[in-house]
Amino acid sequence: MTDATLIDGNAFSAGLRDRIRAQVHTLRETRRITPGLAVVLVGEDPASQVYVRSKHKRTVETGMESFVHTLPADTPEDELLTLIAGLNRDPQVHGILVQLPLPRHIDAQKVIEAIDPAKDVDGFHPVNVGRLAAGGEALVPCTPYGSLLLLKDRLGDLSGLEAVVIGRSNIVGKPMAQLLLQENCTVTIAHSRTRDLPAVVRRADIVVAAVGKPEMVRGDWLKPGCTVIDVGINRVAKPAPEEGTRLVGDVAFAEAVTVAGAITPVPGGVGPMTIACLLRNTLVACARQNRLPLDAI
Ligand SMILES: Nc1nc(=O)c2c([nH]1)NC[C@@H]1CN(c3ccc(C(=O)N[C@@H](CCC(=O)O)C(=O)O)cc3)C=[N+]21
Ligand SMILES: [Mg+2]
Repeated sequence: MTDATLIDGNAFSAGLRDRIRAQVHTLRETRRITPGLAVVLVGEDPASQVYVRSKHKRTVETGMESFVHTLPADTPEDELLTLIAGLNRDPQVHGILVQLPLPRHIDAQKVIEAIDPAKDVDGFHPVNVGRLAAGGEALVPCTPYGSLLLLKDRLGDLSGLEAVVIGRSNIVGKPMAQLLLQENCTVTIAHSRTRDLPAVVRRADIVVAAVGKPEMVRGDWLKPGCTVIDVGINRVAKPAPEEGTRLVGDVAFAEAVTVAGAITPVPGGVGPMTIACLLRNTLVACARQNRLPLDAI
């Protein structure tokens, strides 16, 4: 059999960002409104700094305003909550993202619940979680939404397909399962206590791996021809004698590529879609806050 098709998240996200940029341009020209995204980073985690810089760059490229707030690691929780209250009130800010993970002395759930649900572009606030579950007007978490866009682009109608989501986090696994259910998939959420995970995964037409364990999903777990979305971003040491690190997903790519029908690479798969969907959510949030219609994006 020939190798799996690579699902090109860089290319797809570039197209999505182009469509967002065109709509931002229209909003600015016709309504004098510029969508604004506030990103809050607490502490100096190098990986988080890289992500925040790349979000800022993409936000500005798309014609939106970017407000980055960098706070020291020992910022008291109430100071962060006060900053969020100000952003909630700021009419130039349509989207608010507090970079996770937060330092241990800060209660992340409390911070998430302090964000105005209308500005919660991560889709982590209980109001948005509930609306997604109930099929309402939610802001949808970026990584699952970006993964769904790639799946629909590849497969078209997902109705009746068997989908197995590995991982049950609030950020990826649970919202991913909700979205796939909305698309009429038969959805299984597998996790660390799942018995015979390989047998469960072997049923799947769609596999979404979101566990954070480097190359855990093996090629022989996959049904031939299935579509694999690899959400994992794991930095691991290069094999000796090479030095330094490389990024790998939660799927053993070299094995999977010989079995799957299509697969997202790491990097260049889901990661860039996450940022594009963050921009999309900011545009959607801005339009809703100003009671403006949006073209389908
Ligand atoms: N409140 C919050 N919202 C988030 O959405 C959020 C967060 N916190 N904390 C950290 C994770 C991680 N995340 C990524 C975004 C883009 C790439 C990305 O663009 N990756 C590229 C490059 C990867 C690289 O070279 O490091 C790729 O996969 O091709 C990866 C990971 C968003 N996160
Ligand atoms: Mg905490």
